[in-house]
Amino acid sequence: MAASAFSNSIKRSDIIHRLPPLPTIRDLIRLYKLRALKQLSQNFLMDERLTDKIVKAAGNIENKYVIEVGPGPGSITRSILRRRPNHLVVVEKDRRFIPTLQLLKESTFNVIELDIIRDDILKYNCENAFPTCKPKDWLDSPSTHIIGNLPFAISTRLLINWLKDMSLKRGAWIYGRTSLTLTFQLEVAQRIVAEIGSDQRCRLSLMSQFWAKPELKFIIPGSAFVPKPEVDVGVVTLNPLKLPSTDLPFDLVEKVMRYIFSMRQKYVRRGIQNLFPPKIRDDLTKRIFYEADIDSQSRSFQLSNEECLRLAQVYYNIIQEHPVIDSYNYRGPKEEREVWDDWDLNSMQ
Ligand SMILES: C[S@@+](CC[C@H](N)C(=O)[O-])C[C@H]1O[C@@H](n2cnc3c(N)ncnc32)[C@H](O)[C@@H]1O
Repeated sequence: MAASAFSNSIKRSDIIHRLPPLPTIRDLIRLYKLRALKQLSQNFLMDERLTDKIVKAAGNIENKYVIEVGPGPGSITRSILRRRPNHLVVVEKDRRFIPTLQLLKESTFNVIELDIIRDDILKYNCENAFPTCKPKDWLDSPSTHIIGNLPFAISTRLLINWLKDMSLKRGAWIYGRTSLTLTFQLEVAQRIVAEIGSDQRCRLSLMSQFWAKPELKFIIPGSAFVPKPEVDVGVVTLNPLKLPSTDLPFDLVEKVMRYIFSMRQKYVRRGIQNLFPPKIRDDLTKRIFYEADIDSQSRSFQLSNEECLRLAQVYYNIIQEHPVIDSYNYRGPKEEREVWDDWDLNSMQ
């Protein structure tokens, strides 16, 4: 039978039975020199039940649009395809996996659209992924999903980049409230979801929770990966909030959260005061806590999401009045800091 006639006769439901088998661990070691790939954080998940469970955590993806980050030899990719999305885009940096992924693509006979992008996910613009996907209203349930067993080395940076895109409704969020289903080192996963009072509470918890609802769905023991990492892994979903907790600029909020959590064991005042140049430090620190109505002797992990945002709001107001203060960096080079030594609010008049 000619290839096109054959592909015309294939139904989407047949795909489940037509995917080529996953390369074995022995294949991986031989083909990809597994041991040499530490720098790309390649810890492969070869257990189909676990890859199915990750994809299930993303919710219903049938007929939806999915981006998979770092497909590697394609174990999660197979689980995604079995759930019959409308269009799957996989972004893989390591060219050695492309032929295996290409085989997988051929096995779908274009019944499911599968695009293989060889790129660095930190550079790839998700806006280009789905030319035929109609953007949805922000309040509608999403038809776009990002799924990935992420390289640990870039997972936090990637999450912060995506949260910023989410806040600006750009990148993957031009399509609507694209959901994220991602793996992290368990410790990082616990930080993302950490509530007020938790030891794990940090900048990443707040930044994730201002724009999304993060949930730690389940834990995968390190022993399930090849090669085995030294840590267990948490599967986290982040669904963008219909109504984000703030409309303050992302970078400003991130900066204030960084300062709030910069001295975890000390009073929160100690971190916040470094936002301001020496001569006006005391006055503006008093003002920020007074106007935000927060006890400056709290510890950062004792502050609620709302309290942290109130601090960011007052900092924003101060910056609106005196924009130059935003460029002050208490850890900047000595010569730069010296310029600020005698600076006060009158210096600007
Ligand atoms: C932890 S492995 C997961 C592989 C596969 N999804 C699995 O679960 O078995 C991470 C994958 O991401 C790829 N990768 C690493 N850095 C990347 C980047 N910056 N952009 C895209 N892919 C990357 C690696 O080559 C590897 O295939």
